[in-house]
Amino acid sequence: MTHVLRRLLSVAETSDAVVAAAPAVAPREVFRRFWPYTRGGRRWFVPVVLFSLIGPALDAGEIWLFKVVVDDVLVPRDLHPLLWIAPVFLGLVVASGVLGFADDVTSTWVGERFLLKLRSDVFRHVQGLSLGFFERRRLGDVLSRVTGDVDAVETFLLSGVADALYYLISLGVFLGLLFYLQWDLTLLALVVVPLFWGTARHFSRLAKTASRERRRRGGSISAIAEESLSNVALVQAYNRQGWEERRFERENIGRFRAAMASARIRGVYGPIVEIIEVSGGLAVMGLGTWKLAQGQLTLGGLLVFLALIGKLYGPVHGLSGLGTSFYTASASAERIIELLDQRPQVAESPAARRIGRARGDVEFDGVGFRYPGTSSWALSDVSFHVAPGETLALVGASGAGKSTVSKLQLRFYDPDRGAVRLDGTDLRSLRLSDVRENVAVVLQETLVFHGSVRDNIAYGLPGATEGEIVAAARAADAHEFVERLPEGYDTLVGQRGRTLSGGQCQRLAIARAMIRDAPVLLLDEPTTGLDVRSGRRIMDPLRRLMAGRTTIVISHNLLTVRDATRIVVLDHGRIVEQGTHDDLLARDGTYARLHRLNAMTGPTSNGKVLS
Ligand SMILES: Nc1ncnc2c1ncn2[C@@H]1O[C@H](COP(=O)(O)OP(=O)(O)OP(=O)(O)O)[C@@H](O)[C@H]1O
Repeated sequence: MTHVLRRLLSVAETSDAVVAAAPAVAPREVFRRFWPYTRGGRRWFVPVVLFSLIGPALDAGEIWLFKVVVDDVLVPRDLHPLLWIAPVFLGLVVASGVLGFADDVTSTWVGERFLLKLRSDVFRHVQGLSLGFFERRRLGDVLSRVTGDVDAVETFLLSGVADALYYLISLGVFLGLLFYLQWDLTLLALVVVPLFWGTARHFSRLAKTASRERRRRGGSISAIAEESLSNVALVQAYNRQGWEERRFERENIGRFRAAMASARIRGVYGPIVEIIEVSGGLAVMGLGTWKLAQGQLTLGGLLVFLALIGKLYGPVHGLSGLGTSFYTASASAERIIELLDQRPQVAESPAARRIGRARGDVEFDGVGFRYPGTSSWALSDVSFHVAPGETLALVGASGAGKSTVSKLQLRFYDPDRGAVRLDGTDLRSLRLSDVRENVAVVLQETLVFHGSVRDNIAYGLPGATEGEIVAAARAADAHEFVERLPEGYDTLVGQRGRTLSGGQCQRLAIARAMIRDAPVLLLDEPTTGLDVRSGRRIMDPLRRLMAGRTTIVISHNLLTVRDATRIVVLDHGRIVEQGTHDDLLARDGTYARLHRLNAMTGPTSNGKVLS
């Protein structure tokens, strides 16, 4: 029997979930962390408490009237008292209804206000985390925390506490009345309470384990759905649907098992509690009937007593069950706390300076950098200087560290050794927003988001005028094709620019960088993925964009590189050559070799020979 019960209540916590479980946090700590979010809504706690006080009193009044009906109307078969009982009873029911409405609206308002703040805060926090966090974490899981787990915190802190309060007050009121009516019967009824508590404690613990597993599996499901659906073209092209489905299925089954474990725990808990409840009720009924026979109790008195006992077990039941929902909610709270405890790897120093618009003097001074959690150096001892208006080209094989340079320039990461400077000041002593305001980027992976063409261009300069947007589009050679789109600048482009060609997306990205008008420009493989004609087509707008700006261009395309003031050749994170195109050709080293290869492959490959 015990063996069966144990199996029934077991929760399979497995280690194969895609997402790891968040560290456990004590309930007191959960309260401490989230209590500040109730600020601004705390004065509304007063009416909520008041409603909790009045509610049980009205309930008790209704029950008392029932006793009067039995003893003064039914037993003597006299209709007269009903003339005053009926309106009072109706009045009580109406008052209960109004109170229920007010209680519902107020507590929802308090709870939703709390959630409003917490959700925005969690989102703000996540947005402020460094790129490193997103490169390590599964986006789907983060999304499921921001959208799903946040709600559970409200249960933990507000609805849970409000319910607990309501139950406690109800207990007080009903117990008071019961003792007043029959103290000995009440004591008998209370004998079962410790049994209630013991059972509830045991089941709460089991429920928490099941909920933790369920939330974790939920996060894994979102992670897999996000990863596979956002790469649906890749999945379908490689016929990997089956594999993705199996991955999804595994997590789905994990969640199903956890949900079933929860259901079993609830299912066993319910009847056990009922058995305890009924035993108490029967014992009271036995003694009560004996007292009725002895004339120590009226029939109305006994009926009211039994009704009150029913009402008493409700809050006891609720209070003990609350432990279960508390623990369920705390499993979600742990996942939010883990998210909130993440610190951005690049933090702004309190003494960070404003610089306004920089001249655009960029310097890497003995920079060494390792990605967090890795042991090899992505960059070591990298030094170069780009004066305002100059162009520096970074070339090198794939994985040489070129994109890492641009990540450090944007201060997505801080170097482990040396310094990156803008206008002679270490980026670490500048305001983060200023550093990024002074840089415009055109990346390898074109960042076009779901919205109109106009919104996509204006993203570079919030509040840009129509004239500025069109001017930027013209300079980026985008105006013409935008005009031809069905709704011109109002045309919606799909997420990641799915409805535009690669070259068109890239020209929008150039327009966006153009409108930003920043002194420093980062071009990371701007012609990658484009065919020869499209690649050539964006060279003119790119040149216009680069004019007068300090530019760091990362490119496999030696056509882009040729005009650079200086070319830096990277290999395994180190600078192996540095100079102008002619210098490097004359030196007949790595660059010259790459150049020869580039010339050999000709225009068909768009000059991409370095990867
Ligand atoms: N987020 C990351 N975490 C750990 N290692 C990384 C990360 N990003 C890049 N690396 C490693 O750092 C090194 C340099 O990468 P980087 O992206 O800068 O190369 P790259 O020259 O831009 O390559 P490509 O031309 O292919 O874009 C590589 O060995 C790469 O594996």
